[in-house]
Amino acid sequence: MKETYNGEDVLVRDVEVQGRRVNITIEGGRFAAIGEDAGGEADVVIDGRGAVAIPGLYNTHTHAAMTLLRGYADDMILQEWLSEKIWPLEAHLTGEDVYWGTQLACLEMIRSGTVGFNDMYFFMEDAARAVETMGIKAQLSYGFIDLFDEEKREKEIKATKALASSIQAMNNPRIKAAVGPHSVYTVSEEGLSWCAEFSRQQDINIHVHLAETEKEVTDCVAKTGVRPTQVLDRCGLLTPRTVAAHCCWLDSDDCALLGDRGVFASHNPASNMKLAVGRAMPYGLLKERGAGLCLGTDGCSSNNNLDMFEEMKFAALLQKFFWHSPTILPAGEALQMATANGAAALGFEGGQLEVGAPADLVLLDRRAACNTPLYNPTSNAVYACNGGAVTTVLCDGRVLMQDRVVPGEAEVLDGARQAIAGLLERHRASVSE
Ligand SMILES: CSC[C@H]1O[C@@H](n2cnc3c(O)ncnc32)[C@H](O)[C@@H]1O
Ligand SMILES: [Zn+2]
Repeated sequence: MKETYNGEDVLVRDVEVQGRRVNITIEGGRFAAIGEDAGGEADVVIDGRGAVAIPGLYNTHTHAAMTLLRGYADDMILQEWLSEKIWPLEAHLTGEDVYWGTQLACLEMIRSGTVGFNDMYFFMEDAARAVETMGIKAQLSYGFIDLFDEEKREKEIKATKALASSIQAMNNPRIKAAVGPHSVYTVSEEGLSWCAEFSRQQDINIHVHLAETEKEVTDCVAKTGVRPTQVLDRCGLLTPRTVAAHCCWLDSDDCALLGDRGVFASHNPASNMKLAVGRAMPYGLLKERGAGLCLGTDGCSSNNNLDMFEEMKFAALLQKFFWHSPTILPAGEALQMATANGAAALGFEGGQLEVGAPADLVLLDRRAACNTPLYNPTSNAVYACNGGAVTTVLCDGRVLMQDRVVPGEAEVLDGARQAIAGLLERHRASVSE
């Protein structure tokens, strides 16, 4: 992807922010002024007439390269879906596949207003290359799965260390390494504890799945005598630097523990509904207990897209439906989860339309049907629009999409199509052997 911003100053003229028509100036990748009188000389001028501005969105749980598996296996029970369909195909993935799959994911995210994401997958050095090419921000973790086997654990430790070193060597402020123990049902307590210690040593964040299904909780209690949240806690994995994805089957003690430890709970409503996990994240309790609250799409195999507008709406609707409360998770909170909270969860500064903040900016088509009428722009963004309303996206002041044009899009789509063909061919060959 050809970057269209290389340190230039940007002026977005005549754009609507919360019902006010303003100009926005960007200097050194940060918002310099926002107001009726803002303006002056700029290297890049964007016409904001006919646009509504919101902060850039942050997706706090995904497996980006799973774009290549979109629609490959649907309508199944989680454990069968993973063990019978997803893992056998993933066994044939190559680094090149992950490179193209992650670029495809970034393209889709940019098109729908996401400027940063939290990823857990394999071949993450290749994912990092893809993120750098696309100009978006990401926190990347190698999915650590030791299956309670010491030899496998050593391999996972090596891969986790290698990713941290290679991301450090990239020296790109938009790309961070994290440690990614998959879950309590795929990683031993020795593995979980190693991950916690490595995160402390390296000063990097933690990305883990937690309490996605009832089975995860009952199996864990049967095996260890305690719940998954307690296992993570005794291994040192519950910290203010932790993003715990799903958090559906938490009880009130779990919520208190996540709040006390300052963990961010990433709500993934579309994936949870599609996989019928049977329970919505206890948003109200987590909020009351002071846990961080953010949103994620999960991978494209269980969603099946990366549209954070859909996720905001699903989150608000699922919470209202499941907890029998039309007032829970109002639109403003959904937007906050998808922007400032998401950025904070990943340790990025962005997600706020404020002077001094990194210039993560999304323009929506003000004249689109979903924005007509526009009594309350937040309501329209959360309940009426989806990513299709996004016209222009800036990440740290860099223009990644302007008037719906993402430079290099055709090349990404082509590369992804070729990767999918190769992956299916390798899988077919192995089955017929
Ligand atoms: C080790 S990388 C991540 C690993 O997780 C798998 N995965 C995708 N979606 C889910 C989900 O909802 N729950 C648990 N695991 C999931 C993915 O296919 C990779 O193998
Ligand atoms: Zn996941």
